[in-house]
Amino acid sequence: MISLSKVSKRFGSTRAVDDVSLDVPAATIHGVLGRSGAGKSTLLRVVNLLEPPDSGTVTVAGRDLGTLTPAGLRDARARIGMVFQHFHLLHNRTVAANVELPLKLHRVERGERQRRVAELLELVGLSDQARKFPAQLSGGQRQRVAIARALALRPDVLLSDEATSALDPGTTVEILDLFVKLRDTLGLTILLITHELDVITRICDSASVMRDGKVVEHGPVAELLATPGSDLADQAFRLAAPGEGGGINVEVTFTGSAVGEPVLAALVRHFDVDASITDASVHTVAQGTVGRLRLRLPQSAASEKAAAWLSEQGYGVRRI
Ligand SMILES: Nc1ncnc2c1ncn2[C@@H]1O[C@H](COP(=O)(O)OP(=O)(O)OP(=O)(O)O)[C@@H](O)[C@H]1O
Repeated sequence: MISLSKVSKRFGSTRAVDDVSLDVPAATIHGVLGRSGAGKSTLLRVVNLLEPPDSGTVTVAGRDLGTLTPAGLRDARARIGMVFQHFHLLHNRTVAANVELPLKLHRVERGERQRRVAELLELVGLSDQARKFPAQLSGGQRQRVAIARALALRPDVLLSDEATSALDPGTTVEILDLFVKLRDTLGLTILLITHELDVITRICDSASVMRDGKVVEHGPVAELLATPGSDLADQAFRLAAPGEGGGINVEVTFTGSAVGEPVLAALVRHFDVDASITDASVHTVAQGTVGRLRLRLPQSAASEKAAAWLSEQGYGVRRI
């Protein structure tokens, strides 16, 4: 649904987006994680051509945005909804009027506008707030209005620029759950940028990690978390360094049904090694459960064999 191929964008000597290729299938949520200045906002602005790339192609819903006429581009942009951290609502208009605005600008007939606004407010759970003004709403409600407005023209794609960064944790979860509902009920494709790892692990089907304009890794979230050495996994698990004490320190990553397996008992049984856990953590993401365990094994040939055996059993094993 969204496809970027070798996209670059510079500002002077800054490579804000550097040779990025990315595919987001229809009806999935893709999250781009990165620190401030990594290039996330520029990437998002490139996708709706608010910022034309210096090179590379951007395809949304089968249309190569770089080849469109100005009229074609306006039409394509209307099919891309966008929500922002600070909502960008018109404060002197009611909730209903804010949602109606894109429909008015696109000269949709009055009866149809009213039907559509009612439908959208119902979708985001704000039917009873239609006559209020943004100032009378909570942050989460304002973001719902902004989402309803972004969906007014029935876009294929929703772009979210840190939509939950200004919200408290409970409200963040409500908005993220709404994104999931939109993916599942409307088949909407959502590309979101965030600096919050929890946003990625809670709702994203796939993710990219950006650093200095580059995508340093990307893939299904559960797969990234299960990959030893993955940047996303290291951020998610944040396990303590093994510290002094000698021996062989290994990090074991396991997924799916392996999470519940008595791996330590198996090590003792097969190799007669005393393994001690130095740290461990389990993450439940949209696609399943991924766990990580740091073990200290005695310095011995049996321990070497035990580590190799774990690897053969399909666990991700890394020396640390
Ligand atoms: N219009 C611009 N003119 C000059 N430099 C820019 C412009 N927009 C972005 N940059 C630079 O490009 C780099 C990437 O910025 P960008 O805003 O895309 O990062 P970001 O990951 O979204 O950061 P943040 O989370 O702080 O918004 C930064 O070094 C930034 O200073």
